[in-house]
Amino acid sequence: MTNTASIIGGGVIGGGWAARFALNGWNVRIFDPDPEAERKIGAVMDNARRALPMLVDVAMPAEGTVTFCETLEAAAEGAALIVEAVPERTEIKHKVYAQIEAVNTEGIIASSTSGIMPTELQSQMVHPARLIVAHPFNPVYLLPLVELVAGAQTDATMIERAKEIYAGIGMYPLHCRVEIEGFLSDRLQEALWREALWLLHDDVATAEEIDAAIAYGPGLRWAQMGTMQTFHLAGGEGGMRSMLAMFGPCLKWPWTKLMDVPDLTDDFVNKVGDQCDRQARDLVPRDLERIRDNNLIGIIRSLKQGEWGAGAVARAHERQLRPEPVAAAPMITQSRVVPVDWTDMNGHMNEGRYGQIFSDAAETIMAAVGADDDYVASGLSYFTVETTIKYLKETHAGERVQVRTIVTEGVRKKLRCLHEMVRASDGEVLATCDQFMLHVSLETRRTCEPGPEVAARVAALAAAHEGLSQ
Ligand SMILES: NC(=O)C1=CN([C@@H]2O[C@H](COP(=O)(O)OP(=O)(O)OC[C@H]3O[C@@H](n4cnc5c(N)ncnc54)[C@H](O)[C@@H]3O)[C@@H](O)[C@H]2O)C=CC1
Ligand SMILES: C[N+](C)(C)CC(=O)CC(=O)[O-]
Repeated sequence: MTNTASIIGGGVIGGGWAARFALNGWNVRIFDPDPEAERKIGAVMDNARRALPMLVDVAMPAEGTVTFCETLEAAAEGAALIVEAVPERTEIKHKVYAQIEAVNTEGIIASSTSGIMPTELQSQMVHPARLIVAHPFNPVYLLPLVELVAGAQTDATMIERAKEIYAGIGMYPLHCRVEIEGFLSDRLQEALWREALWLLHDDVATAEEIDAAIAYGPGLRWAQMGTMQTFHLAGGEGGMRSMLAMFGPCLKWPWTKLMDVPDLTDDFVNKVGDQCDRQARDLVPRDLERIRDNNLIGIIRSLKQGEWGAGAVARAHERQLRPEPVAAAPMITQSRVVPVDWTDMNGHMNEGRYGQIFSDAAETIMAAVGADDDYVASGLSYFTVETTIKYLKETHAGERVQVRTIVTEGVRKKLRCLHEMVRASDGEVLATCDQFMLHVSLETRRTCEPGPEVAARVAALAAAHEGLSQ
């Protein structure tokens, strides 16, 4: 059964939630009184459709429906999850909860608030036990973090249910156990932002220089380890203890002004705004969003290699989405979108990536005949000894492709596959690969006979595919 999420407020964050849920197969009902909301969400959905499928090396589920409702009541009625993403004003949020409660007494109400305490948010509700904070990060469709916070009246089971829901759409639910304004991430981000505003206010540095001071150094580290582990390493072999002994006292030196905030006068707001506009040069926010998304995809995909941080989350999501191989003839051994980091200076999928996708297809065949991760861990595997790839048509980032495979030989040590990569939209053949593999012992690094079960399954697949041609 398809799940339904109701989204109240379709701005930057509501649009991002709509994209994340819909692209993970949920039906979405949105209410936003802004007559421009549908157009704005359409633009976010377009960005997300391009970006999110590039994170995983498998096909995403079929997209859910996105319905724009005339009233809040129509959007909220009957939904198991109601995502609130209205402006950061307590009085607006209270009013919205009252409207939701008039038509829905069961669903989880998940506020996107960046820092208002859930105890405050639920204080006027009739059924406060179901209100939680689920604080996301922009762009919601790409960044996995969602901070979950319970209020004093929240039923503890809501957090457990929410963890399952958000993990199911590829997110990293971080339960903030102690309720505190600004939760964890925004307290950290805003400490830095306050300092940045002071530096700009006092003409110590421009917006561009302040961002360079992060993007070329600490920011790169923070994508994969937070402040604690980063400084643990900065202390050398003595770790964090050495770090605290040497640099701890500096925290009391006049390096920071962290507690007060520059007054947001019109002059100061214009000064910051003008510098940020100049920094963006001729790029408008929608252009910058695409650049940001491409960079995030590249970073998260590289973290996937080592199953680290956000990359481990994307890998876990991929495992949830990976279909069991179906013994069809030919077999669909890959179904995925071409990611941005697979393209080259010619603006199309680089030739090396054809090797990658056919290798991934061969791994699907290996798994289907029982030469899976456990088999490889037992010391037996297949090595490729020869491939012939024909590049027939170009393919580009964002295009959905499939690989269809037939096993053309499966006798004793030999396993030969003919793969054909096609464009999913029209079946056009983009490339073919004739791949010859030999069964090996990972101990001797020499060929050997496969185990009897694998041998039987390879022979059966070859028999089932006999006479087929691509
Ligand atoms: N912008 C950001 O980076 C982040 C924002 N948030 C939180 O998400 C929430 C929404 O923020 P944004 O999306 O940035 O704001 P936004 O201003 O982009 O969107 C708010 C939307 O709510 C709509 N709205 C206003 N009153 C409404 C009502 N009564 N019923 C339904 N819709 C209504 C507005 O028309 C607007 O489209 C806030 O609580 C904010 O703190 C959370 C994470 C990041
Ligand atoms: C600026 N902000 C407080 C709205 C930021 C967030 O809440 C999270 C984010 O995306 O950085």
